[in-house]
Amino acid sequence: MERVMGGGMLPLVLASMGVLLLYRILIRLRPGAALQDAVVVITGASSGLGKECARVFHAAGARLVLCGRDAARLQQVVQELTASSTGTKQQTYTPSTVTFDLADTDTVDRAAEEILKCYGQVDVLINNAGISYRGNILDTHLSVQRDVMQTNYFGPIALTQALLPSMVRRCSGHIVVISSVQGKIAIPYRSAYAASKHATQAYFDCLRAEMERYGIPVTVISPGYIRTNLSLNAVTGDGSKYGVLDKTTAMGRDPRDVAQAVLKAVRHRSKDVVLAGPLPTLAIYLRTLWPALFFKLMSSRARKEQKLKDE
Ligand SMILES: NC(=O)C1=CN([C@@H]2O[C@H](COP(=O)(O)OP(=O)(O)OC[C@H]3O[C@@H](n4cnc5c(N)ncnc54)[C@H](OP(=O)(O)O)[C@@H]3O)[C@@H](O)[C@H]2O)C=CC1
Ligand SMILES: CCCCCCCCCCCCCCCC(=O)OCC(=O)COP(=O)(O)O
Repeated sequence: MERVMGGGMLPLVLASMGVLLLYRILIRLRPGAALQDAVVVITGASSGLGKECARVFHAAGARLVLCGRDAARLQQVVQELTASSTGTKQQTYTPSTVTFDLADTDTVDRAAEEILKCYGQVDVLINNAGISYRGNILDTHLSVQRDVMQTNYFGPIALTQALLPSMVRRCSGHIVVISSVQGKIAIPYRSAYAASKHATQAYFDCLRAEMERYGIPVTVISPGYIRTNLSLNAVTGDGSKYGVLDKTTAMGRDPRDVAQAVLKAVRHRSKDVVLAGPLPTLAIYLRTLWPALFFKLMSSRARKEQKLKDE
């Protein structure tokens, strides 16, 4: 056996590894799907990551439908994009806007109709809008748990389900959702947010399997901290605004880089993408491979945070 491994098997194993590596490099280098003229819907396009996604998809020639709750802020984004594309060679389009509140499920069906009317179809839906939360479970009203779930989970799945039939009819389309590292691991004092992102991960994993027969890819993107207003806009246990720009958020990744990674994931029809540094990535593996240690680390994190609050 040793002679076989030494003489025949080793070169075979090395050659297979080489082929695999080459395949992975080629996959990364391939240009991916073109987005020129594609109809791309982005929720939460008025700020942060959504706004940066609007920029990169607009520059790639997509016909955009920008969604948010504030019509004036969406118009501001439209003006910025239109001004940025004057004089460029790429054919670009003035984005359309649709204003609605994801927390109000009843308005989502009407919004989906309005979205479909813009260009008659949707090629890519990017479920990006979301809010975060800071709080201790003991002091958190159940209504806050519900509200975060409504915006981050029920709203996006209602919009997805309202737009899916038109994609299924055409056997064409692409569903993307911006989840979070907290859709894969739960950290203390984020119950509402982490629960909504875990639900998101599960729902869109199910959807991916069910949509494969129609050729509709589903991409779940799980970023680590990004430099946006997410923490400023977060809600607390009594429903009031947190209103603090956390250091972790301020030190987060540039949203322009994250938007480029979203564009790449869409072009390559990636299934599941984690956009985080080595520590959160390690934590995701630890949660599966050594849960006892992960839980110990989270308990210690909870104790430390509580101590800081008590001081
Ligand atoms: N920043 C970070 O560290 C990370 C963020 N993420 C995720 O990225 C996504 C974008 O967040 P980010 O850009 O960071 O934060 P921002 O607070 O800057 O943007 C959130 C966007 O969501 C929209 N939104 C919020 N609530 C609603 C609602 N009820 N109905 C419709 N739109 C709503 C807001 O629009 P408007 O208020 O105009 O309606 C806003 O455009 C979120 O899903 C977030 O969970 C994931 C990992 C890390
Ligand atoms: C044997 C050594 C093991 C080392 C493991 C280290 C474990 C470290 C824990 C790391 C936790 C990372 C949490 C990352 C959270 C995150 O990136 O969230 C992204 C967000 O969605 C941010 O939202 P928020 O509202 O919380 O700012």
